[in-house]
Amino acid sequence: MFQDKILLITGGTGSFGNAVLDRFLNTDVKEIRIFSRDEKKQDDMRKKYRNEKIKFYLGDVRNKDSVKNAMYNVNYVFHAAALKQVPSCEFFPMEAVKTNVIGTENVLDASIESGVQKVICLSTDKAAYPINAMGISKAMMEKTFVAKSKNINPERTLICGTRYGNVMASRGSVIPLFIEQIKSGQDITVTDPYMTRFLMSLEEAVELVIFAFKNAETGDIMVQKSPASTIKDLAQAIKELFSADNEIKIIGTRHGEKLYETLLTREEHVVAQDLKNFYKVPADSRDLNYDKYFVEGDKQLTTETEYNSHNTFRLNVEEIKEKLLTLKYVQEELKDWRQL
Ligand SMILES: O=c1ccn([C@@H]2O[C@H](COP(=O)(O)OP(=O)(O)O[C@H]3O[C@H](CO)[C@H](O)[C@H](O)[C@H]3O)[C@@H](O)[C@H]2O)c(=O)[nH]1
Repeated sequence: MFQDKILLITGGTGSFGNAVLDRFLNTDVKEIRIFSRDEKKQDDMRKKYRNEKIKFYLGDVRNKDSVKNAMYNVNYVFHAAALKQVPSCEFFPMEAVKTNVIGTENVLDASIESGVQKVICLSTDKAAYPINAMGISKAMMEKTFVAKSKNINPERTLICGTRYGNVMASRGSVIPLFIEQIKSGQDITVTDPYMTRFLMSLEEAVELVIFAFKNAETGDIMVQKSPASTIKDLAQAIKELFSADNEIKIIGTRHGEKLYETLLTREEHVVAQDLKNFYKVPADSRDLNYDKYFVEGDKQLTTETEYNSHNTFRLNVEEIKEKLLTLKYVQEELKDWRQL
């Protein structure tokens, strides 16, 4: 797939960047460029991998020149650079606009100018019916790449995206938090026991990106069908795995948080193609001829439902335990815990 090709990963020092790197490094890829702001993380990665195929580029997606600088001879771009923390984006929404929206436009423009063949932009379920600044900025990112894809020749540069839910055990997320609370003998803080989230491993997120790489047409947003669980069952599963007897304390919903997440809006569900394990949301092909909007309404829209973490396949406690046990992070934490 990547024989003699050059890949660029924006935000390449993050957990997704590392997972993509691990996946592609042992292929016949020619070069993988890691583009990010953080020289310390780049240095750590350089030492960890010690691999000639990896090249590091310092820069910020907010600065188009720095992006352009990394694009020379690149074939494919995986655009993962983003501000993704809900609270920080809530306090500094314009920072989210600068990185997630303007930064994306810079990456796209630099890719188009440099003749990159494919750009895959990574989005999140929080962009569907968004309620917080992070989700709103990611929704605008999606609008930006879909609109841009309509105005360029896909034979030259194909632009598509993926949307996925919470990545299990990612830095600062609830699974490491619950494990930490168990280990330090604290109460397990559950916001709303009946809140649901999609459960997706990092490997599954990489699968989705590869699926998009192979199958997406320009302007498509690809979504992977994923199971979900309630937070109550997630907490219970972690408790059981660690044979813990910590109390569960209900703390209430946090600022900017939804009861459930949406991977496909109702409006997208109507036009989405069902590809077994995935959905493909094609770009709206209408132009600015607004007459069509009023003359030809959409009857199906009144019956279709959205695809969300409340109505997807729901894992029970045993199934969550099984899924948790596939994660390297959980395996290592369990090993440590049993040795104590
Ligand atoms: O102490 C806690 C913390 C979280 N939760 C619940 O656990 C679920 C997952 O929470 P996470 O914090 O792991 O994930 P979020 O859905 O809130 O989103 C997180 O992941 C996003 C990326 O997908 C962004 O990084 C975001 O800032 C970050 O909060 C939510 O239902 C939340 O209410 C608890 O029950 N107790």
